[in-house]
Amino acid sequence: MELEREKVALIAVKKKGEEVDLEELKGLVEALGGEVVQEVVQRRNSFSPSTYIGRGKLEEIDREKVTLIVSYHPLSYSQKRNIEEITGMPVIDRTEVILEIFARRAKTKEAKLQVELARAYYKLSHLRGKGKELSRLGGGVGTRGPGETQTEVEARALRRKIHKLRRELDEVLKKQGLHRESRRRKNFKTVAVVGYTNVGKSTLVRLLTKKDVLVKDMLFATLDVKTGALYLDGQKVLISDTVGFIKNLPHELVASFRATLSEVKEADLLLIVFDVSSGNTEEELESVKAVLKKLKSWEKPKIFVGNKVDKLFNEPKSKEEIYSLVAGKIPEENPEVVFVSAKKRWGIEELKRAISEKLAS
Ligand SMILES: Nc1nc2c(ncn2[C@@H]2O[C@H](COP(=O)(O)OP(=O)(O)OP(=O)(O)O)[C@@H](O)[C@H]2O)c(=O)[nH]1
Ligand SMILES: [Mg+2]
Repeated sequence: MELEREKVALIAVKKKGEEVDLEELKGLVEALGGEVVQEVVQRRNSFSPSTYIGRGKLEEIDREKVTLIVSYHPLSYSQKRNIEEITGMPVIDRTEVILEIFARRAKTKEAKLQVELARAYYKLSHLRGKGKELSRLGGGVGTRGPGETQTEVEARALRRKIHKLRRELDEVLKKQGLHRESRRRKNFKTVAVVGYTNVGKSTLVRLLTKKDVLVKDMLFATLDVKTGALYLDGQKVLISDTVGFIKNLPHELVASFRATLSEVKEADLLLIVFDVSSGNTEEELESVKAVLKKLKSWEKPKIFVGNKVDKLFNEPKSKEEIYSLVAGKIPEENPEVVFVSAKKRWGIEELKRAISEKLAS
């Protein structure tokens, strides 16, 4: 899927009491080189089963300018087909955008397999929708739809592919599992660095461990878990960099990255990094909490790390001064917070001290 030079219209349904974060979706589209030229949001109680947003709203899409439609929520096979029919334009959903970003970023064997697996899951779920629709067209109960056999064949091929990918992935992961196992036997404490995408997790890991991890100003620069060593009072501690989280991470991705994220599940301590200069701190931390809950890891010992302090202040400030800016945005009662600038190396000694104390307790 090429998004370069595409002029994109974002479409979204805003249900009562639900948030729609078009800024994030815009960032995702731009990460693939697309340009957002129109946003069409409709308030409704529910999605239209046939066209997601109402037909009238679809007519508002500027046919002169727009070349591709991207929807905020996942679309079914028939919603997609209907939207394309009405607008005469191709449509993809947010999940496909994210899968594409992951596909482009994947460099290692492990990451590639995980992305391929996620894509296969996605295709399979859409094929089911297609099969249902075609068999409905086929008419009466018990008769075979005209397209059913065709989609059945495709589905079988996909299931075989999924099976094969899983086996390959297992092989790759088994090797890493052995590493993890030997680490545990050596009794090293492990710390996982987690957080929203692009908050500076890798920068921090690089600073703490001197390990050469990729740092880049883009969404999902990191797709693989990388682990480095940090020495605290002569004790070796292992620190893992992880893939960034976003809101409603597609379940296909969560499923296929589960093994990668097992590093998080097995950690003794979590560093939850957030960007103090983001206007969206509260929401971003809520998304991180949601993913951690899915991984059953929210209850772990954790330290919140407010990074990029240098973007707000020209010099290091006291904790109290910075804290007032983020107070109430952290989704926990009495959070332990350390403020740092990974770029300017502010607060790093304090962070090390906090890690050391937390691991000891
Ligand atoms: N101003 C400033 N920029 C920072 C700081 N820490 C990281 N950055 C920048 O933020 C961008 C993202 O940094 P990364 O370390 O790649 O972020 P990440 O959380 O690992 O991102 P993903 O792996 O993509 O989820 C890079 O351009 C960094 O140089 C900081 O303390 N201050
Ligand atoms: Mg990273």
